[in-house]
Amino acid sequence: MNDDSILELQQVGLTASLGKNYLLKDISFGVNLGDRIAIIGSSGAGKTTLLRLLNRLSEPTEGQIFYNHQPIQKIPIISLRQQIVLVPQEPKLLGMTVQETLVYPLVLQKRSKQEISDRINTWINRLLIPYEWLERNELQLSLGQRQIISIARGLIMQPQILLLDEPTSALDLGMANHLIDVLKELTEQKIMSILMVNHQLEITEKFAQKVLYLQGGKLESQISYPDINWQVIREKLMKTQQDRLDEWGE
Ligand SMILES: Nc1ncnc2c1ncn2[C@@H]1O[C@H](COP(=O)(O)OP(=O)(O)OP(=O)(O)O)[C@@H](O)[C@H]1O
Repeated sequence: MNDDSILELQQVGLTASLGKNYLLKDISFGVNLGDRIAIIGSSGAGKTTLLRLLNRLSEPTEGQIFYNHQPIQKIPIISLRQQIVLVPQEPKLLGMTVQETLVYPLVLQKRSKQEISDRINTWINRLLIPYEWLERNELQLSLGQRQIISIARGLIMQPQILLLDEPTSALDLGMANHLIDVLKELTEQKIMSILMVNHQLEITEKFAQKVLYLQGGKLESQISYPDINWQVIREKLMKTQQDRLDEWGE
């Protein structure tokens, strides 16, 4: 582990409690402060499962995960989840207003009213969210609007590591590109490290300095800039999809 290392996975595996098969096997990689890491792989490869291990929404059955050089199970869960925040693919909606949704995690952290209001202003401006959305009920937002609010909620917590599960799937291209620009700024200033699962390769290509390629629960490769060859990645993903279609067709 180097000095910049904030997260380290050592031969991590996960076996489903009822099944005999593994969901993840022998996953080892490190995250440094300011890293932008893309996790790619076809459907069912284990990308979401991997993200969920990183803020202890589930526990590995093999191997060890270290956060800031400590085994993550030794860190109080509340403080871990303030530092490693997961923005899920399908956020749970509680029918709150957008303002309440954004304020909620900061109230739990007992932040002052002034700090809460400063952070909301900062992040809604940075993500180009119109102020008039604040009074709307989240259930009345479009899919893309919900997605950007859910990302804002993660960013407002200002974690050290942000985990994004397909954050741009419902965003228009302009917003998706703007989001990537904001994420890049945060990592370049070494404010955050970001791991992102994304099926949209053109967005991923703009974002990633390092690519983790998962296949069937295993880390098939990890490649860093400037050695990432997007054409090869595209072809591999297409081949996996074709193999699966052939299997189903049999
Ligand atoms: N708790 C669980 N128990 C058993 N199997 C599970 C569990 N969670 C996930 N799986 C299985 O693990 C595999 C990986 O799922 P995961 O959601 O991580 O894939 P993914 O790579 O994120 O896929 P997608 O791109 O479609 O979102 C799938 O076959 C899924 O059915």
